[in-house]
Amino acid sequence: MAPISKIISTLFCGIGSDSNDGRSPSPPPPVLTSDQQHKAATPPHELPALNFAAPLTAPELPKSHPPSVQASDDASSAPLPPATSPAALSPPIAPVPKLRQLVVSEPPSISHYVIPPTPIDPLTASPPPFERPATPSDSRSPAASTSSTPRLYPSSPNLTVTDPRSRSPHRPPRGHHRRSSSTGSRSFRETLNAFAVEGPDGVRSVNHYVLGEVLGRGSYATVEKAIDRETGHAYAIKEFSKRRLRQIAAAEALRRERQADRMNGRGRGRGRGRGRGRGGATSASRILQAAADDPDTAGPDNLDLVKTEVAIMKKVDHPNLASVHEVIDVTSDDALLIMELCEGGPILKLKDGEEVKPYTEEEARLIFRQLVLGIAYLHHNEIIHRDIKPDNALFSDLARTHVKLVDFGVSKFAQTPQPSAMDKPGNLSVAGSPAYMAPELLPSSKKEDEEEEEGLKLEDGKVGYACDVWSLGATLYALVTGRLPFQAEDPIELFRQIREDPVDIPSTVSEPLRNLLTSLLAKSPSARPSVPSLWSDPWLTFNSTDPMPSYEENVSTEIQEPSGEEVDHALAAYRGSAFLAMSAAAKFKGLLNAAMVRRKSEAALAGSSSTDSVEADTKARGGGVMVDSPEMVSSPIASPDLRPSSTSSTPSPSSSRNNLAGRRRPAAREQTTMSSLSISDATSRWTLSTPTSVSGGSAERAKDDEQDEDEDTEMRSRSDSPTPMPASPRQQPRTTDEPREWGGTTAPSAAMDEAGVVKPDEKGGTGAGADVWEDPE
Ligand SMILES: Nc1ncnc2c1ncn2[C@@H]1O[C@H](COP(=O)(O)OP(=O)(O)OP(=O)(O)O)[C@@H](O)[C@H]1O
Repeated sequence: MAPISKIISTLFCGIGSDSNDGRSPSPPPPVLTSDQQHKAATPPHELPALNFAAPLTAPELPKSHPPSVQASDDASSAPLPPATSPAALSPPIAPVPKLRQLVVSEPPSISHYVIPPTPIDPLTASPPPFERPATPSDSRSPAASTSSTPRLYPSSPNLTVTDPRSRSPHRPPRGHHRRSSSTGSRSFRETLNAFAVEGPDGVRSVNHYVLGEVLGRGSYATVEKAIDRETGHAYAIKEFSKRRLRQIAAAEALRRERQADRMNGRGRGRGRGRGRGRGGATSASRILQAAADDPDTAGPDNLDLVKTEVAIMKKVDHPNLASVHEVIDVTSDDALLIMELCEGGPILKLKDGEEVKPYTEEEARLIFRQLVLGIAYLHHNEIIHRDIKPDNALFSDLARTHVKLVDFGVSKFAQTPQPSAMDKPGNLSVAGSPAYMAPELLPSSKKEDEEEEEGLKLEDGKVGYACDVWSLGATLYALVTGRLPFQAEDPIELFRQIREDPVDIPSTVSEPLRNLLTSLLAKSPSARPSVPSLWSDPWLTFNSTDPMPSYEENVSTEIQEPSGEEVDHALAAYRGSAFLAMSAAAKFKGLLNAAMVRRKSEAALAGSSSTDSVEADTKARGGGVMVDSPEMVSSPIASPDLRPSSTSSTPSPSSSRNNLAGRRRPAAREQTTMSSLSISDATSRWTLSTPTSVSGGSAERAKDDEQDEDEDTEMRSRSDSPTPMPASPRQQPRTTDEPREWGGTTAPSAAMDEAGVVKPDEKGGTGAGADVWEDPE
């Protein structure tokens, strides 16, 4: 696969073997910063040397950047490294796609407002994203403050605000400045139909994207490199497993139900063996399995995680946040997000219990500043990341200088939804990775008043910003020490340590950094600094000799909270197009077996031995297919396997009904049908050669979608059908040579226990983003 990827890349993209092997680049020798005290030491193990060109953060600065925020003289005189120039970093604008699939183009979703300057008091211009109880340091003005981590927003003489009347009462005033977008146009494409193929040479592609190496795996998604064969541009393609998301959503629903039961005094006295009996483990497993298998059983919010991620990513526009290029909804089971590629990989690869060579303080500072810039932008726009960790902070360039945050999977806009009455500390639905998780989010055996006394109690609606600050602190700690701030194999012990133990900062750490780490990792959220207040942090600014870029410029691109409709439509999951796609897939995957079976049933019912051709049956089902892609014509997938299938010999009652009713699809649809297979469908077509595997997955999903369109009610009750539907490929045991897997979370048993608790240690113990935890009983 790897050599073929290289050949493909060379052929289509003009990218040399070096670029294809993006994970092990040979970076140029580091150029050290101006200050001799901060000379970079040997770069850490496994990490190519950073290019420490002094103006590392300069690429984010627009040309018109005010002198007050320029880097030091030394730095500003140094030329920008070519790899980090804004032009080099901006993804090129994709050409108009060929009319090969249905494509809906949306206009840019980011609005830029130009507001007439209105001088205001800088101290009130941009209130902190969360209001903390007053502390002694708050009483000082920021200018006069000598605190190492000032508590107030930096003064901003140029700040202007919107007309307060136009503001939602729930949203604080914000500054509006034009900032040139590093990501260029924020327009993106939503592709309703798609096809995936795998050639005999093993090269897979989705639409015009040729897939390459796996870049990473998360809790519910796999990320692979993809080359646009039309433009040669490289992207990262994130394939979500909706099935996994449904499991997470169902587990969360169960957890909340149990919590409510406990609060109402129910659910106690069931005896030992939690979850036994009615509503217990057995039924929990059933519910989770059902949720995973059937999109309709898990309730209306079952895909909220991915939809929210997509909706947010479509809207953000910041040089330190990875942007979205295209969204493709391939099948009812998978969705694809085409993202900006971050070729340099994670800023630190650190597994639980491991220790790696740390960055020098100066290296860490240059990286951390960029995280702060990205998070400040999110917080300013009332978005909480909630899963900040080194795995989600990637170098976008091979020179490993420019950092971008990915994975907004657990981001939520700060004020929606409001935490429910049950969302008290320790009972919150916890998203993020345990090792980087703030103490107030973790389960505790302590009573509420004890927590209040310790400052660990959260105020409603003000949960997340300080949680991000903690995660930033844990990430910084990992960068400069090469290990996690708290480590334990047992998650409960890990939680205890995070909540109670003081963080152990090595004596080698400089005083300013120690101060910063101590404040970021303060147990009480109210004692942590706000992100904007970091603008004047001595360590981050190298004692003010290397100031942060202007805060106002950094947050100048205003984004609006995605509406419910935008979240709903984040993925173009239209039943109609799903039907069209699936009926095409049916043809190409030998699904005419089902038609043959139905024909027999029909004949039996009619008392005749019909010998109608398969094609006639296909037409009757409205399965006309136009193949206009050379790939599809030449692909083996376009040669249907018509062998009878053992599992398809049992007709679906509903599909028989459809056929008996003589339904036809509208002619227009027949004209526009495209072939559509998911990556895994295409792959399984070649790796699972048994008739069962050929007929099981998309066949049934195609039938499901057909039913969905016309008989949603019947669809929902199909699990009660006396004749069970054949299992989809995802339900069937995977063959050993099946190339795809889902981050170790394919089955509910792997992801969560019978009580519906998602296990913490799915990714080496530290990465379980978006997982749901249950407080210990
Ligand atoms: N744009 C990108 N470019 C390069 N690699 C990426 C990109 N996005 C993600 N990755 C890699 O893929 C991995 C998994 O991606 P991601 O974190 O988005 O998945 P996830 O399922 O949301 O993970 P999590 O479990 O943290 O929620 C990342 O840790 C990273 O190494």
